[in-house]
Amino acid sequence: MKIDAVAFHDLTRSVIAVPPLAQTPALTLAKAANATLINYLEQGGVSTLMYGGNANFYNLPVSAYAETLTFLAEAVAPDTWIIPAVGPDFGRMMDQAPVVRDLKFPTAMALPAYAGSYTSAGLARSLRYLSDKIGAPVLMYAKHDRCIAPADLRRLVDDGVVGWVKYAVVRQDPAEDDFLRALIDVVDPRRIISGIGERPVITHFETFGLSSFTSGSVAVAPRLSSALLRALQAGDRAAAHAIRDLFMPLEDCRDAFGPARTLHDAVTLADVADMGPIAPLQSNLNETERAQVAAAARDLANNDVAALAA
Ligand SMILES: N[C@@H](CC=O)C(=O)O
Repeated sequence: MKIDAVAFHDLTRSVIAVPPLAQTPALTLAKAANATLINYLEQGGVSTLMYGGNANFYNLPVSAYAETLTFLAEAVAPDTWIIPAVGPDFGRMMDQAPVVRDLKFPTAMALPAYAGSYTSAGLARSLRYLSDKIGAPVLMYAKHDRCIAPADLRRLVDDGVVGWVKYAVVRQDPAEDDFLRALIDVVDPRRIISGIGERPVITHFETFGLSSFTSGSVAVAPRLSSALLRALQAGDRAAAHAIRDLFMPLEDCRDAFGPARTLHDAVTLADVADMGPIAPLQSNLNETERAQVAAAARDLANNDVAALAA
């Protein structure tokens, strides 16, 4: 695992994959299946893995946290970078931070708490504690509109507390986003990661000057998602739109049925690796949902194979 401090080029060298976490029927870590998925991503050109919402870290017992991170750190290639999530609540974050520090992860992402359960000032304070405990700048997850005052974020960045922001506020039209505009007015846009997958990423790059993005569906189609990043970096709009369109049927299913649980089962249904049961409070797809997701996931995986041949 790559452990050196995070630099701007680390964010742009790869799509930031946000994969699911495979579990056994007893809801313990399914090591072989997770290793298979990691290898699939790495072979598809992905060298950054973020274990957070799609891995259902919200519901991972704190007692299983060290074992899970130890396994992940050992399962990846030497130059693969892992961003583990902590939180979402402050108490959980404080219990997890020493594990992140002791295992030498270069940063950690603070999961967003439930909307309305936190304030900008409280969030800022929690990130100061977290950064202090892991001894490095942290990655903030901006999930809710106006979740942080731009002036608070600027202070956190200036003080070396926050290095990066995963921006994931969903908009009807991603080009109409005053909050994102306000954030890039106060911090270098290279610090802000487009954090909602393939759907808004072209707009986030073109309209707001972002230069990195997270993806869940990259776990089904790593070559295509990587090709999308390259097309965006090359300014090849036609290619970027054509590639993004291939992701939309699965992204539509994720929006309809729940992004994390749909991705979890999509990876299984696409025959990438058996993710097994998803831990409560999530639940696996029902039969009707599975039929729709299987078709979308297999099509996307087949298109990924075609991308390899092209
Ligand atoms: N929400 C995005 C990126 C991950 O956080 C996705 O799942 O595609």
